[in-house]
Amino acid sequence: MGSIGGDELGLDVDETIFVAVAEDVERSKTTLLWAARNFSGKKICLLYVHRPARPASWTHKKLAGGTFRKHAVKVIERVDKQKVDELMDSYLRLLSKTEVQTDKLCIAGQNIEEGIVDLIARHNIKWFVMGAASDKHYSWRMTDLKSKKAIFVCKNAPDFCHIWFLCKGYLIFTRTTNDDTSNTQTMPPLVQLDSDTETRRSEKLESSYMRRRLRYWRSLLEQDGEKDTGQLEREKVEPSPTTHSSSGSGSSFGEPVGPEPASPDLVGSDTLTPSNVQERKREGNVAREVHRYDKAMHDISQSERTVYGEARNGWKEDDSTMEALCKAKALDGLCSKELSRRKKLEELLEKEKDEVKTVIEQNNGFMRKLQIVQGDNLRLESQITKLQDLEKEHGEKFDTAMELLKSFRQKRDEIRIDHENAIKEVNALKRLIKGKSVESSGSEMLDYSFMEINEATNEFDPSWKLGEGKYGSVYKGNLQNLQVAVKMLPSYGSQNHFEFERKVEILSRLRHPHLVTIMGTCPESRSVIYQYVPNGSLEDCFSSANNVPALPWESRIRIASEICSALLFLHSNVPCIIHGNLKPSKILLDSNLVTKISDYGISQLIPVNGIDKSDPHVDPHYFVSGEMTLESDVYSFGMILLQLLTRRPLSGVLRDVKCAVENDNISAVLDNSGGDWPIARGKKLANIAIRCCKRNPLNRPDLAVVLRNIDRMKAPLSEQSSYSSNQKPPRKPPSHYLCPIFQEVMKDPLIAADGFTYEAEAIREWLANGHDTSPMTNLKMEDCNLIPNHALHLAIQDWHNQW
Ligand SMILES: Nc1ncnc2c1ncn2[C@@H]1O[C@H](COP(=O)(O)OP(=O)(O)OP(=O)(O)O)[C@@H](O)[C@H]1O
Repeated sequence: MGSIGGDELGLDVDETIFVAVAEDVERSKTTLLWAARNFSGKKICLLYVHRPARPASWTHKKLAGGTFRKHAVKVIERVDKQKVDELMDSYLRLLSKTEVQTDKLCIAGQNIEEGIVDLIARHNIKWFVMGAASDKHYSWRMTDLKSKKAIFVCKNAPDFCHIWFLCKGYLIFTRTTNDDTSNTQTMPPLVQLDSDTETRRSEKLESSYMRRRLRYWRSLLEQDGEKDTGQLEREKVEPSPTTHSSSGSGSSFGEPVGPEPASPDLVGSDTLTPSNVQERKREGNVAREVHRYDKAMHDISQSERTVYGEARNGWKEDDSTMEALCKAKALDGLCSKELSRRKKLEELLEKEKDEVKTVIEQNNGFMRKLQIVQGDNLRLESQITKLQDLEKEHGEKFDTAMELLKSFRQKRDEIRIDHENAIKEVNALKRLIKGKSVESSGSEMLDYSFMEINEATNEFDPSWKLGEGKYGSVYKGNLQNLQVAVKMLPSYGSQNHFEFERKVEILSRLRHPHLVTIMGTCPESRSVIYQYVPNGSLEDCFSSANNVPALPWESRIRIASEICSALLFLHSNVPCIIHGNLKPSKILLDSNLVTKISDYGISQLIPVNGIDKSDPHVDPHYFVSGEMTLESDVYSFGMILLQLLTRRPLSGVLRDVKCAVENDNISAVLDNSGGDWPIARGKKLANIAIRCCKRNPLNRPDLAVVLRNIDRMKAPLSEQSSYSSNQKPPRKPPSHYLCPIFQEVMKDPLIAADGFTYEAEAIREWLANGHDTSPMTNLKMEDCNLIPNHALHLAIQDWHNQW
């Protein structure tokens, strides 16, 4: 182990505090600064054992000797020394900030702790400071040495050396010497209170509680201190002026305190005189007292350490207690929170339970209801099955009934035909027996049941309704494949079924080409069954309803003639029949625009009352006399003529036409939509209308004359102009007077099943030849029945008579 530097220094080991420093400045910095702070007035000598570098190559045989090795060793030593110097400079720079005197003692050696012990022994080092452990091991509870080097030094250093072991700048352990009692005078003072330690501990004791505990322990210490001090004061003599008692009293726990080293040997070596002897004795006493004082202080410090250790344990326990208390408090809080939460949860649970209970009860209720419903359902299902069986049964019965009904209907139709044929035969026989003059007295009109009418009108389907007048509704119907119009008359009046049927039967005998044929009746429902006329009424033509095109003036004259002829026919009947309600809605038009007057003789079927006074077609004289007369029909006919001429609203039309005739300006009132009216014919027809509408019924013309005049107007214009006024134009019969087969005026007109009227001989021959189709339409006829057309027959006779 060789010296690097400082070994040869003439150090005063009593005045020097040796501080062991490591290779790493940072590691020993705190220890060094602690020494500089605490040993003011002393020299600080750095003690450094350097482990020199020893390259492995040195052991190589080739390099084991020779100049190279020597040279290399030198270089390494130089580098090492340089390093050591730099290191020492770093430490000295640290100390340069303090005012302590510094020195350094460096040796080289492979084992640091042995080097330290060697140095202590070699130089008789008395005051030595070194690290107890590296800083990272420090804790405030630390009391033991951790570093192997420190432990080694503590064990092996010579006894005369007083050693302070530090960690992170805090004194951890002090190794006193056996001679400390004798060395007391030379022990270096710790001039500075270890305020860092105090601060550090204070920081640790953050809580006020801990501070209180600290004060408590301090007071204990102070009491002990006072006690000791008291003892000391009793024992000690005057303290040395060099003694740093303040330092001692202010030292930190366990810090060794002592007076300024003042070895008697170092005081001086004057000659021994009695006074000197006294002086020496006194000084010796003082020194002993001082030493005792130091010892006492040391004991105190040891006691303090022990107490502090105990206090620390106490604090630890207190800490634990506090911690436990805090934990208990926290747990208490948690517990109460938990309890309240639990209470709330229990309340919620109770609520939930109640709700669940309610739901269960509801559920049970529903289940009970469900069971009832299921029971009902089963019952209903069985009932449904029964009903379905019944329905099936009834359906079968219904089908059977329908079959029966069908067969009954067929039978009924057959019987009806048989009945009709029988009547015809009876009539024929009667005619044979009583001669030609005998008219058929038996009714050929058919009676229908309500069921048949109901069936025919599709149960009085509203869409089949043709119209509704003041004497009831009219429905379109289908009876035995014939289109019919069923007029439902009101049931009021005194007529019984028989009376009603008889009157209808009388009316049904009236057969005229311009009268709607009555085909039958249903006394049960008080309805009259008419032949269906498909082309609307004259009213529709005047109002342009149903898109009916305007009638040409020729058709209007023809229609006037046909109305007149039908009226004449009704009036000529025995007993005469008054229409009593003649107006354009009663003038129906068939597919050839041939006139068919409906509703004739209705007043005989139901009591006619409440005739509308505002109706301009009604004879004003009726409102005077209260009686419908033949002239009343003439008046109504006159009003229809005025409408045919002018197609104007009836109010004021009579006055306008009169005016036009008087002013010889008939064209002003003629309806142009009918084409170019021949003025003469227009004027003539206007005169006839004016005459028909005379207020006095007696001044109204005879219909036969009127008919003749109108018929004359029917001839084509060319024909009429070629005849002189006294010459009669050739007799041209109306087209419907001609038999469609023979094309001659009919003598015995018969209505066939196709609805057309034929000469009896022509149609019988047609049928006799095996035809079952219509000569006009070529469609199959329902039957071969032929009904006399009396109305037409009479009209033809009338026509013959006129000429
Ligand atoms: N045989 C028929 N064929 C076709 N349509 C008919 C027939 N009879 C009547 N009608 C229609 O039925 C409608 C109603 O006729 P109905 O005679 O009951 O009343 P109206 O003449 O209009 O009025 P009211 O009888 O009150 O004077 C007529 O306007 C006509 O269009």
